[in-house]
Amino acid sequence: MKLQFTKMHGAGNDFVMLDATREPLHVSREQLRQLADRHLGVGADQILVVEPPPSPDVDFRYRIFNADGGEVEQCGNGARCFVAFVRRQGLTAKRAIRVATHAGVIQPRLEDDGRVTVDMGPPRFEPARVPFDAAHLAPRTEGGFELWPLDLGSSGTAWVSVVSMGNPHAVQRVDEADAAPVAEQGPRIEHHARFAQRVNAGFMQVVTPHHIRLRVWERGAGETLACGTGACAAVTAGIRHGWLQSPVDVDTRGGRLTIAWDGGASPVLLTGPVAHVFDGTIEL
Ligand SMILES: N[C@H](CCC[C@H](N)C(=O)O)C(=O)O
Repeated sequence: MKLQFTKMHGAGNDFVMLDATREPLHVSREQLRQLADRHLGVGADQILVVEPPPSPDVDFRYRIFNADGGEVEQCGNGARCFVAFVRRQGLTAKRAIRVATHAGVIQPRLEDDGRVTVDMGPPRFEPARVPFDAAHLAPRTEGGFELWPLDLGSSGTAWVSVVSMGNPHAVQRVDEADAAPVAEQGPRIEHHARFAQRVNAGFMQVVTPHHIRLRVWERGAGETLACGTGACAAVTAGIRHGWLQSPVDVDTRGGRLTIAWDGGASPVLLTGPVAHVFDGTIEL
């Protein structure tokens, strides 16, 4: 099958964008993995498939697949690249676009400075169910909210906040992001028995109440240069624990994201850059 694609990235989190608005695409899980493979295919953290609107109240639907071929609920950096992609494809001239995802409808908006702001909806904090390694340790409380212990065997214990942005995140505070044990603890957290659907693992260094450095070991992709939903999860957890105040600049290895959140059930706003890299065709 000959497949046209567009390569994009949002702060270094890179994507293969596929346009399935004119005709349906049938790509197997193995073909998705090949597309994402950095040696045998195009190479990407995720693949985004843009489809026609499923209902009149939205403009499009998009589906997200991790590099391992698994379909997931949400992708913050992908949502920004989606806006640039559909405009570049001539599929819309709108700047604010309503798009249906597995996590619900989100509304990304192209800003005057070329960045894109995405209303990611409200965070959901999961009161960790016991037994959540509670057999070993009691939870800690920071700012009135609990951090829960994840027993990682020889990699020690990670004290995490569990946050959903539609997709699951386990976020821990570290002293130095650059020195964080991402490669060692990331996969152990991703596959921890506590998370039936696996989880994204965030490592957040608080620089000031309005500035963090963040690294994320992503479910189904490994460490990425940036993670949009991971930035939302880290900032909302940090605000809740009293470590951060909105808005917060999030420095990732791939660039800067900015998160704003007024607390409670208010939406999380994610703003950041998008970049078009190249268009291509691949034989699968
Ligand atoms: N790895 C994530 C999906 C991609 C999220 C990330 N790339 C973002 O920008 O939010 C998951 O399995 O939930």
